[in-house]
Amino acid sequence: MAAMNLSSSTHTTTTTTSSSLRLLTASRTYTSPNSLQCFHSTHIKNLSFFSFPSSVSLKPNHKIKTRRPLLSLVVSALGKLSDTESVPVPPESDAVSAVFPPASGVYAVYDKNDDMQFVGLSRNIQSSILYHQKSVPELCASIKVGVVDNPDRSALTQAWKSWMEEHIEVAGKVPPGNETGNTTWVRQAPKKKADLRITPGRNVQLTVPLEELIDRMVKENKVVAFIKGSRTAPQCGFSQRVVGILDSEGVDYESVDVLDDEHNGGLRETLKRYSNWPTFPQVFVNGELVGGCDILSSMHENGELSGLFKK
Ligand SMILES: N[C@@H](CCC(=O)N[C@@H](CS)C(=O)NCC(=O)O)C(=O)O
Ligand code: FES
Repeated sequence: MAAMNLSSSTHTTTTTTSSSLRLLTASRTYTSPNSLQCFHSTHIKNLSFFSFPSSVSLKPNHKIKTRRPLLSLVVSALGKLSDTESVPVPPESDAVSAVFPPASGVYAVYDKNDDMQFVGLSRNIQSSILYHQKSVPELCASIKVGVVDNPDRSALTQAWKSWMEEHIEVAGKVPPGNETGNTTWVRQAPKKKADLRITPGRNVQLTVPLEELIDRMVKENKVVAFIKGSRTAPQCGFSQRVVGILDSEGVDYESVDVLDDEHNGGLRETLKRYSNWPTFPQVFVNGELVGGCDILSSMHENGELSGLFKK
């Protein structure tokens, strides 16, 4: 317990289910950018004394259903940690995808000595496990999975807390990967590229029609996301969600800010005509419009998006 500094007076104690464990909330780890303008700017409170996996991201207020049936072997609904069977992690990533579901829930990772290393929560357990298997294969011998149906953030957090509390009751300490400051299990944020601009500035006259520039842009770049705001500071929850998805997929993509009238004047309306799609974000892959936030979210959750990026 030494690494868990529980004495901070600036935080509020919300759970005291065990004398040895106090889970505290603070709006420190996951907060949406202050610049968000719409109702979609969810302000999320968090457990501050443990490392959450970075795969948990902000999400607009709609439920996405997976389109494909789950073919995976591990589909156990959330139960007690001690009642959940651990499943060996296959060495090949294809086998991992076949075994673990692209579902939401919690997972506990054990090393080859059966010592718990990390408890994570994820909107896509399969993608999180693939990431851990790639980054720390030596620590991922087996995994317990608890699927949370219709998860909202509080259901996921509650599930994570229940497994964490159960583990601490028995072990008397948090798993090493969840100790404050341990970044082994957290996805490193990739360095953000600059957004693409159609012109160097308002004072430069275009010599070719905007449609043609859009056409070139989406055909010359494999993945282009037209968003509201920049990729580092999206100005709308829908765009923020899509940036989060593309980042978590680890795909190399270009972004264009349709609200940037200085460099992209006229883009917002011209693009709607070009793509015949009335809203933003708009994501193009290999020159074709794939969709906006709803479609990207759904394809991310059912695993289709990673397949598309490989093409
Ligand atoms: N359901 C849409 C949500 C996106 C949306 O409704 N966008 C609106 C508000 S940000 C929009 O772009 N409206 C047109 C505009 O602002 O020009 C999606 O899946 O992408
Ligand atoms: S919902 Fe208002 S800018 Fe996106």
